[in-house]
Amino acid sequence: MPRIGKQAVKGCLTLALPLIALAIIAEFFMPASYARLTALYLIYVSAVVGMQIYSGNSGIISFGHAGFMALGAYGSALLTIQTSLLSTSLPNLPQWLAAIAGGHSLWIGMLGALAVAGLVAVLFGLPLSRLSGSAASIATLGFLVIVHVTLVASADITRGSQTFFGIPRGVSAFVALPVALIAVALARIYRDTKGGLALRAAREDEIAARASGVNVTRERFIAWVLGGLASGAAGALLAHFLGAFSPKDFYFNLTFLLMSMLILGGMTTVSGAVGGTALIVVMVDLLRGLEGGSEVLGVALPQMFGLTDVGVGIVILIVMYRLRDGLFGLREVDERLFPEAKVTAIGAIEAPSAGKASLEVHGVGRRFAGLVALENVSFTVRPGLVTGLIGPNGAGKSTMINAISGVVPPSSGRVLLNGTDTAKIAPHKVPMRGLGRTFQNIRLFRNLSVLENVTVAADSVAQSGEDSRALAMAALNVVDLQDLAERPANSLPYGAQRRLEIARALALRPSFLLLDEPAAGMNPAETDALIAVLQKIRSDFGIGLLVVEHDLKLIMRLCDHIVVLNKGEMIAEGTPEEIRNNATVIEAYIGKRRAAA
Ligand SMILES: Nc1ncnc2c1ncn2[C@@H]1O[C@H](COP(=O)(O)OP(=O)(O)OP(=O)(O)O)[C@@H](O)[C@H]1O
Repeated sequence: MPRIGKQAVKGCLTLALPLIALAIIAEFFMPASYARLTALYLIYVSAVVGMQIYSGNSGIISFGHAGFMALGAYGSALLTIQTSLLSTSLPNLPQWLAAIAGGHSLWIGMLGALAVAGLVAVLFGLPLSRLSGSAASIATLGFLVIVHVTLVASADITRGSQTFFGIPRGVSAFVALPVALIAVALARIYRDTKGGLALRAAREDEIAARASGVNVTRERFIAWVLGGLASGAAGALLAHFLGAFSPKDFYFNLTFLLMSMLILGGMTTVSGAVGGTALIVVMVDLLRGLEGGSEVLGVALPQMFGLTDVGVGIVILIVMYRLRDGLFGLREVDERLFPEAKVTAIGAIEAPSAGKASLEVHGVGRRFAGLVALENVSFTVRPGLVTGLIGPNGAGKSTMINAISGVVPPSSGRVLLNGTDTAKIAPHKVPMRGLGRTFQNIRLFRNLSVLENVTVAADSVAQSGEDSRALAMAALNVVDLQDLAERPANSLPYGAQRRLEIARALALRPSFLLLDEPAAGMNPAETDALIAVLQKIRSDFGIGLLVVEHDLKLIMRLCDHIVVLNKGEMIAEGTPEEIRNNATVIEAYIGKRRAAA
């Protein structure tokens, strides 16, 4: 059962009420041409919101959602076409399709549209979800082209590039409204669900999201299918709005229009999708009026071919130049107008088995092409103790952290976490087995709030019925960031960002925490605060810490045990006292000649 928070309900109402009011005003109080424009707007809302579900949450620009509209349009058109036209319009329709085609109501047509769009979304979504960034974007463009070419080539079913006609019309604002409301509610609720938040986290930083237990591939797939359904439903409505269409009506022009609507409003929010769509619909209507040549304030304007597309392009350019996140920014309208009360509940962080857990590194080696980054390294990280991992630059410390956390699997040897080889499980499952980590270069979900950053991790481990935000607050309390919970993560000072990364890892209820240079860039006061936090984590929760650090004073103050790497090999291990007096370690750090001097 998805998490439907109060904020999402407020969001649905904030967006739904203006749409309902608009439909009523348009249908009862406006001329027919405005009522028609409103119906078209509501159809586009469903389509753009479908795009927002995928692109807004994943950060992957989609060129493919006009393809879903095409599938929805043809799916519904086949089921609803007048039966008297079926034999003349589609004489070669395959028998199985002829048996079910024609004569059905718009709502049965809608079900057909959802079935076709949903099925294709699932089939294409399986490979697509494994792609990130621009590779995924290009794949969605491929999807659009494939859908278009298939529709043109399937002339027996679609009439090819010729116009498909005979579809019952009758999409008023009141018919388009319920579909738009469902699409908006779906998008707004999805955004705040565990999956929606996880996908937004992956949008900000995919590696950190996986390290927080997010199955990025699965979340992208879900958003792609949900978005495809909403856009498919919009396609069905558009088919019945137009009454006749061909594949080119669902190709690049429509894609450009949908993208303009989403980008102008701001693709990260549903409010942005709904608002941007309104602005573009109005703008297109005005510019189309001028395109054919008209009189404005007594001045006769000539015909201006392409004015609409050029006008929309210029507006997008100006808005993007001034407001990179679109007109509505990064926060939903409801989040600005009716912010949620602060979370006061505090959960419990202790991992049930922290004291009995084990983390063993057995003969780990790692090569990058010809370069040996690690060679036959073995040591144990003990629960309730701090183990330092030190060595000169390039010694292999970060590679070891990555090998332990499953991000870079070892070329040889094994890392056993509670007896399980971490290389044998998917990287996003390692955190759920009790391993949290931070990164050498801070990796936060920069545009999410401090609380959301930590909730992403808490969601991965919270038991059913447990409030993951309370667990996140508990982790923030440990690092003393509870008062900044509502702030965007990127607005925190540097030291606080480092502590936030620790809180996020702590919310995984780990048995072990791997910290890669946690004090890098900190001033002495921040370093002291960090040491106090790490000591607290060790003593209060029995967590085993593995700390990579260049600050040897910090290492000597904090660690119970130290492992020293040099050029990929382990050259010493022991207590801080033993390491301080170890000649091999001194030599590795300051060089043979100076050590002898
Ligand atoms: N992905 C990679 N591809 C190729 N070489 C790599 C990769 N990651 C690390 N290396 C190399 O492996 C060696 C060990 O790097 P690593 O970052 O683990 O060292 P480190 O001890 O963490 O260094 P520093 O203290 O400077 O961060 C270096 O020579 C580095 O250039």
